[in-house]
Amino acid sequence: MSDILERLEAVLDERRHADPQSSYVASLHHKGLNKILEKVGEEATEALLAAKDAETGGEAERHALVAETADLWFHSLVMLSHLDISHRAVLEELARRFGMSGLDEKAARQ
Ligand SMILES: N=c1c2ncn([C@@H]3O[C@H](COP(=O)(O)OP(=O)(O)OP(=O)(O)O)[C@@H](O)[C@H]3O)c2ncn1[C@@H]1O[C@H](COP(=O)(O)O)[C@@H](O)[C@H]1O
Repeated sequence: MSDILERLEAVLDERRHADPQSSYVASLHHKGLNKILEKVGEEATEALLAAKDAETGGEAERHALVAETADLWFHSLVMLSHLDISHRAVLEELARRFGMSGLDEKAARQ
């Protein structure tokens, strides 16, 4: 399970030059960055609406939020791939921030 991002990234990179008729990812790359960003925005909105439903809902609503978050992560990975940025850079940034209080980091910026 833990290597799914590595495996998915390899597929996404391979699909950049695939036939848009036979691959959803290839069709996104073919349509260009604006289409990919439109999908990221759409999935972000769907995820936040699902989060509101999950706050008061049951297992079905919680599962729907997991599915919408997966859609958002997936389309974000396509965005990064389109711009030649590996998900590893994001993981490294999170690792760099690990243990650093968000409040301390904000104070250091001011
Ligand atoms: N993880 C995903 C994944 N998650 C979501 N989606 C697709 O994302 C699309 C967007 O969802 P929407 O509900 O917005 O669908 P839609 O209304 O058809 O989209 P639009 O017409 O508005 O663009 C759906 O078609 C989903 O099937 C994904 N498509 C592919 N993957 C992975 O990417 C790999 C490569 O996929 P292909 O490029 O299609 O071979 C797959 O093997 C999977 O591992």
